[in-house]
Amino acid sequence: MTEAKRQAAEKAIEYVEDGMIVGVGTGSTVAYFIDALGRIGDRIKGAVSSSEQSTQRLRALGIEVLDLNSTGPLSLYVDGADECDPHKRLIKGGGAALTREKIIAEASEKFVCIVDPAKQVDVLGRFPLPVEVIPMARSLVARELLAITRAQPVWRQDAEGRGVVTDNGNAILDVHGLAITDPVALEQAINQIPGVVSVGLFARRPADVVIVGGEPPRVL
Ligand SMILES: O=C[C@H](O)[C@H](O)[C@H](O)COP(=O)(O)O
Repeated sequence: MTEAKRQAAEKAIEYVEDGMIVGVGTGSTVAYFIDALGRIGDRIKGAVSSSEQSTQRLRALGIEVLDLNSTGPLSLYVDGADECDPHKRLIKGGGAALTREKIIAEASEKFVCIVDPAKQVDVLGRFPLPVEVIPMARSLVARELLAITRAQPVWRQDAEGRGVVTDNGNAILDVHGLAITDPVALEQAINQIPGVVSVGLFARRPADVVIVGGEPPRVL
């Protein structure tokens, strides 16, 4: 799938216009996009980044990383996804960057999502749904998620068995075993739980364009 990720990322460069400030997501697919952006770095004004990981990669290529508070609305956001349904609704947050990703998606006029074919599903939920939570609310939110979804939330751990800490200093719960029939309603319901920072369901604000890697890439 590596080649498909690269193909989707290269195609997304066609959406970048001279003088733009580009919103940049996180993950292995976006890494290819950042590399491609590096080749045209002198044509853009800079980027707004959704994670420390992407910030480092952008800066290493000489791309200025700007604060969203100073840029105003963005014309373009490019990001990957963990799952994508036929309505361009997404599950994101496999890399724990969902909150900043959601902020930038909301601030952007056009959200171009770049995926490999394995990310396409008919019904969202096979990929565990990430929820970023304030640390003290972790158990409370887990109980409420179980009550709402009847599916099991799992506290995300790193390879050493420590709780993953997001760039915002929070924890991640992954909800396993969902088949999400009404993504907008579920996104709203999870957002109502005290202690939830954000949920990795992008249904209220889906992608505008999805590029599926392949030869040639498919633009949906
Ligand atoms: O938190 C991470 C993001 O939502 C990523 O965009 C998502 O996990 C997809 O990542 P990848 O391109 O590595 O599959």
